[in-house]
Amino acid sequence: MHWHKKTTTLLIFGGLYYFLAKISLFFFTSSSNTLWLLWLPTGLGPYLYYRYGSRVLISIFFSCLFIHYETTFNYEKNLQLLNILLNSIAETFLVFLSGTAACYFLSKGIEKPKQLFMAFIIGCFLPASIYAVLMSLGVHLLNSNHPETLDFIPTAISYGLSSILGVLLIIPLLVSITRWESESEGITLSWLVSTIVILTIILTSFCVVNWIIFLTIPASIFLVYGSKSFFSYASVFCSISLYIAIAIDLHSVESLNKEWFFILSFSISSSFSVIALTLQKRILKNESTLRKEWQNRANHDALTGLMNRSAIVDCLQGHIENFEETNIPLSISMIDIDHFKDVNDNFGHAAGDLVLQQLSHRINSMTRKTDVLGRLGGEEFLLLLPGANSETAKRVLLNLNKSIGSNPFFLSESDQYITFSAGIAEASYGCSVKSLLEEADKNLYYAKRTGRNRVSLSNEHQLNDEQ
Ligand SMILES: Nc1nc2c(ncn2[C@@H]2O[C@H](COP(=O)(O)OP(=O)(O)OP(=O)(O)O)[C@@H](O)[C@H]2O)c(=O)[nH]1
Repeated sequence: MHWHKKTTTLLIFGGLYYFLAKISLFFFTSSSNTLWLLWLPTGLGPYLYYRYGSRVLISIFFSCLFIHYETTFNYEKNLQLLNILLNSIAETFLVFLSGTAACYFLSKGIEKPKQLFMAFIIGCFLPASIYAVLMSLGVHLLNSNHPETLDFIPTAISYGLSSILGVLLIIPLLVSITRWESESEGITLSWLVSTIVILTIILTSFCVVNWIIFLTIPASIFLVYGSKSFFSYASVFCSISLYIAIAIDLHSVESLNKEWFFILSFSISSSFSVIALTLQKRILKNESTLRKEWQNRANHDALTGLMNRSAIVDCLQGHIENFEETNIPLSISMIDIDHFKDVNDNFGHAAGDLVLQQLSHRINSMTRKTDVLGRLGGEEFLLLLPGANSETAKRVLLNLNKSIGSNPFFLSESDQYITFSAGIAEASYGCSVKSLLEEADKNLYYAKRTGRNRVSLSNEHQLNDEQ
């Protein structure tokens, strides 16, 4: 059953790819211009790879074999075989490279223009260039006995540009649609402007220089990333209607002349690109906000807003590494509220929470910006004091201890005096997070055992034990 399901999926992917390739080839052969909808399959392939993994490559490779077998039917057998293999490998390779890049960049999120640029170069430009060279080589070999056939360089450029267009248009569009979340925040406002700019580029390209059409892509990226408006919907609607009107007016594919074909094909392309980029941008923005929120929740204690145990321990690891590199002293202090259970028992759990919040606030406000406070759990805190040796750390802790013990905490029923005990440990060469925490804990235990409301250091405690 499982096996059947896999085979069916592979056949569906292969069929879909074959169908789109056939359509684009039909347009391709109807006109001498090589750029018509060739981007449809070159865009769909990487998307399928991104979504369904490497098994898609088999489907694509086999559908390419079929397509190229049909298109090279009249040629000499050896040449035909070489061409089929070259083209199929080129297409499958493009799918693999662009799809892998899509997996990488889309999972990381494309939030900055630099990341977008890297994604374009690695996921689009590079694979498209390799694809273009291999495909044009195939065409060149096939037609080597026919001097009137296409030149190598323009053919390669055409293939390259059409595959860039495919990867740029189809992947973001399909990814955006499949990850669509229903939220009705207004999209970019200057759609009107963007559509006008893009249509102007299209018309200029039609009347003056053909290749200028590709300015539509940077123009849409700039406009979509740089502006916000509600009227976008209206302008997208207008431009799509315009394209449809053009399409309906032109009765059949054969009767289309080259120029109209050109406008139609690229107008559709640029509409797709603008829509896709806008959707993509919106989704990426949401994802980035969510990611930051999750990260914050995972690293912080909800009650005090301090770093939680795992985050402060990670932070300590970083400080130990820094100490080993720079030899700048590092001390830590484990701080534990005295008789905290009594606060809870006498004034309630909510009052206990208030004490925890006020204490963290007070310690933070009395220590340096470079010191880091985290909550290890319960009524236990960890203070990192980079730049302080154990003597300095002791001075800091004694000051804290004095100030906290002599100023009451404001609870709803009455003001209460709270004290804490602390154990200090200083980093030494070769120490670890574990050994440092154990030492601070041992000293804290000693402070508790010897009367609470005090600060303890290793050497003192050894001294006292000896006495
Ligand atoms: N309000 C409140 N209480 C907490 C929280 N986490 C732990 N506690 C309480 O903290 C108390 C800790 O009690 P003990 O471990 O006996 O410590 P202690 O009473 O401070 O005694 P010593 O540390 O020996 O001075 C327990 O009553 C816990 O229920 C919290 O997030 N909020």
